[in-house]
Amino acid sequence: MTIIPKLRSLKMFEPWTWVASLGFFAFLKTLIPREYADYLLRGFRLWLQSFTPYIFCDVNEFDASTVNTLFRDVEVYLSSITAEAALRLSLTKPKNAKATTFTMGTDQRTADVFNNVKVEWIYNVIPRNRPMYTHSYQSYQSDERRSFTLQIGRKDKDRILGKYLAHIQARAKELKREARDLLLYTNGKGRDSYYSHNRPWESVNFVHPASFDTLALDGDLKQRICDDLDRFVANEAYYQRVGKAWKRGYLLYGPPGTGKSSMIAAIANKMRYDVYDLELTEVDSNIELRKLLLHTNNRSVIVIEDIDCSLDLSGQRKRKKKRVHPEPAAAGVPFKPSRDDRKVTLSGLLNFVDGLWSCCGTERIFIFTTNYVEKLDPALLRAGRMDMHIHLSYCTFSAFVMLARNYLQLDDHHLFAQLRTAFEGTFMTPAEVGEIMIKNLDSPTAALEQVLAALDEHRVKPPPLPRTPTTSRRTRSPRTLRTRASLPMASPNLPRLRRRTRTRNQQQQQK
Ligand SMILES: Nc1ncnc2c1ncn2[C@@H]1O[C@H](COP(=O)(O)OP(=O)(O)OP(=O)(O)O)[C@@H](O)[C@H]1O
Ligand SMILES: [Mg+2]
Repeated sequence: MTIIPKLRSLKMFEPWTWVASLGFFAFLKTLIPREYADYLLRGFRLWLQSFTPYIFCDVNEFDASTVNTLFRDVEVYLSSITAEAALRLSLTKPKNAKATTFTMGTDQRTADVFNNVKVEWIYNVIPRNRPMYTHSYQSYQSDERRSFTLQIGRKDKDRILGKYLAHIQARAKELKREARDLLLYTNGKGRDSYYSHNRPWESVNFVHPASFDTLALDGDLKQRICDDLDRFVANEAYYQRVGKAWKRGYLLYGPPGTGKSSMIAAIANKMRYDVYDLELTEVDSNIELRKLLLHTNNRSVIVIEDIDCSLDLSGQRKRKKKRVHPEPAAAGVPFKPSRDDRKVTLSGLLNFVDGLWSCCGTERIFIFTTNYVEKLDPALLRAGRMDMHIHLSYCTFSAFVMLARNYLQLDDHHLFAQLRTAFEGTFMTPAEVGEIMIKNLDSPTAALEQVLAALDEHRVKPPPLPRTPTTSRRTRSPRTLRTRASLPMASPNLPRLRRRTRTRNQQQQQK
């Protein structure tokens, strides 16, 4: 950013002053050589500047050939305030964006007030003689030079300029976060497709209605999680100071249908983070796992659902088998790892979560879910590995009240007193309660009566589900974050590729 006092500030002078001075210098140029006239003009301008009560700060779009991030921040910030202030606006609606964006029209001015100080912004567009290319962004710069000019009082500059710019950057960050469309990424066999071009993740737009308002949780759990997330996002400097990577880990555990996937969606929606839904059974090795991690963006939630089913966690780290490598020369064939050697191990997963490579991005949340926390390896549960262990359990009366408010718009009902006692010692999940309510949307009383009847049948704890280690959760759990229908079309070559892979695997097994 450059601070250049401008002649434009001379509006305190009357127009005749301008006419007279321009006329005078035009006349001067006819009398004396041009270089001397320019020199005099520059001196005159400097002299005039000492009278201006303002200074002007230019924020150019490009600094040499790199993009000036402050320009983008100012642009975003001003779009939130210019709607009322400016006389002429450019309106844009980027593809898939939720709202229209306002930008100032060329040479428009808009005022802003910060700490009771009034400042003005001017948007300048100057045609460029020839187009140019940037090096860093490898993008084409437009053939016009765009900049914002901040007009601020001389006396206010030292007092507020720094704080004002920090305020703009913080607000722009917030606005950008709110305006972003979220993406849901998935790894999977789709990566074999020739469409993927070495991109390990495929993405679709993530539109999930779950939020912390709609989640029915017991006691102050909701508040504790929200506070934890707010603390996490606000404390980048703290993480830096204590030498910790800026990431957070949550382990969500509890029976099926208690809201684990819904909570992941609520977290992503609250934080405006993309979701990486990692299907561990589709990852062939620790190295591939690391590559997947390297291809994730900052500000994202990295999820491994049903971790107990995705990986045999019964101490693989301890039972490291001694591998016998055949002598390449003696065998005459290059060494090929066996299927077992290629699988992801617990230690690979632990490195993924908090090893050196996990720090290759910032502002990330790792979430693991499981129905069987007791079956997880202690290494995964040790203090500091996952920052919060969140138990989502069967529906209680207080969670039921939230569900009744959400699903039936009921704040109170004469059956509530009976339901309060009926919920004690029962094992009904929020999903089951919600299901009954959806079926009886038009008749809240019928819904509550059916919940009462169902509670009687749920006095005995349901037997645990049969556990199938290293089975894909897609085959096990019908409720996953991902909707298969929403995935992009697979490559037409996919069935052929799958057949080829299957045959190769069978051949290896026979060997
Ligand atoms: N605590 C809750 N608050 C509000 N709705 C809930 C809650 N728990 C479950 N539901 C509802 O039940 C359905 C299933 O929930 P969800 O998929 O989040 O459960 P889950 O714990 O992930 O189950 P699974 O272990 O089988 O994956 C969702 O549609 C959600 O609307
Ligand atoms: Mg789930």
